[in-house]
Amino acid sequence: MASNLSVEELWKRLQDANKSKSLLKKHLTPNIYNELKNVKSKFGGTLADCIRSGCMNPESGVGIYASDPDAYTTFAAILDPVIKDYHKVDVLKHPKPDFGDINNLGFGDLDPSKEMIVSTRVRVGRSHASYGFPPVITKQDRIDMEKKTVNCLSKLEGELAGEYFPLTGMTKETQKKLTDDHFLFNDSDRFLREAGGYNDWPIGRGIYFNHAKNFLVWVNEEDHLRFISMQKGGNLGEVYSRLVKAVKALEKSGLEFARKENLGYLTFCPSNLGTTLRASVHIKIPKLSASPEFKAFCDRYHIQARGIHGEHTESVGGVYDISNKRRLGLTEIQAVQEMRRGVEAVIDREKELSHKKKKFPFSLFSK
Ligand SMILES: Nc1ncnc2c1ncn2[C@@H]1O[C@H](COP(=O)(O)OP(=O)(O)OP(=O)(O)O)[C@@H](O)[C@H]1O
Repeated sequence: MASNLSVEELWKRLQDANKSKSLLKKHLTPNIYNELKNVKSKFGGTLADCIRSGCMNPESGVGIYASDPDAYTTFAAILDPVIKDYHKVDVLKHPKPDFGDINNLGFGDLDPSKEMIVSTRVRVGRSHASYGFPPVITKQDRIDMEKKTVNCLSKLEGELAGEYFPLTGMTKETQKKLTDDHFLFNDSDRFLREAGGYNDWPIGRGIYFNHAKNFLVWVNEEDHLRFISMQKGGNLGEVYSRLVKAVKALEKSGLEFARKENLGYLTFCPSNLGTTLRASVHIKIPKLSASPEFKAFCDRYHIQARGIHGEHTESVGGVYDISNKRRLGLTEIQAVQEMRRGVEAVIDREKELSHKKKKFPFSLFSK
């Protein structure tokens, strides 16, 4: 359960958190705090709803969530600077969606030798335009959203056709197996918990699979909806094309998604809005990841490295989750191309570093 501290108490905690490096700490000045502390969004969201997690967890990277789609307008005085800082843009503007021509992508398998990439995944998030986000919705809202979503998912055809599995009633063993296999989400993220993300867990949550288990939809995890395409190996072309087909089919199925002119599609966490697209590979990079250049290398290519059990987890055996970092101010196809370039560079660099190490004893012999 999230704490129920008042906005004044939360603000005090943030003031006391001298070591916090979160974007919330950096941008929530006394003036902005005073301007927003008694304001409410159209969905009844408050500043406390937005900053609760960041104040209770000063070690957060971002530290702020949007209470609902309207928070991006009502609380723009704090959300805008955080968004600019996270997405590294000076001006908040976002192009119209453009997924590119999936029949002519110009990329396919990023690792034809099958040596490095374990699996590839592309996801986007979507929010129902008429519902708030976790801090302001009720149990009934979640149940209603689930119903609406499942109704639309049942219209999917062809390779996207499948079945919905609610979390309520799912055995612990099935949940664990699906989570370990990287398909399902769980309730273990303490940042999300404090933001209200697990209120009434597991009611209203579930997962949809197509028959081949390479297209999934998460219902009421962090976002109302997450559309996910994934498969073993490095074929980004196949994974991305499947996702684009699914998004287009779901757009036609009667769901209305929350959007804002200058911010693109709106999500619970401001780090995800815009394209909302995260394209990732699980990739074996023991040499590069252990080298001091790793962080700067990722920054140069606008890519992010995570552990393989999701954000805020550690790497296992030199396998990392590498994905595009930027989601705002560029189109979907540009975001995926940025990830592709980054992953190709990672592969080249890992090979160079492995090669250097192997060559070393050779040069000893030749002296
Ligand atoms: N390329 C990939 N191959 C296999 N599984 C993946 C891949 N990328 C992510 N996953 C899995 O997806 C699950 C969710 O990961 P994670 O929470 O980091 O990302 P996300 O769903 O994009 O959301 P967010 O960025 O909001 O945290 C985890 O089980 C993770 O291991």
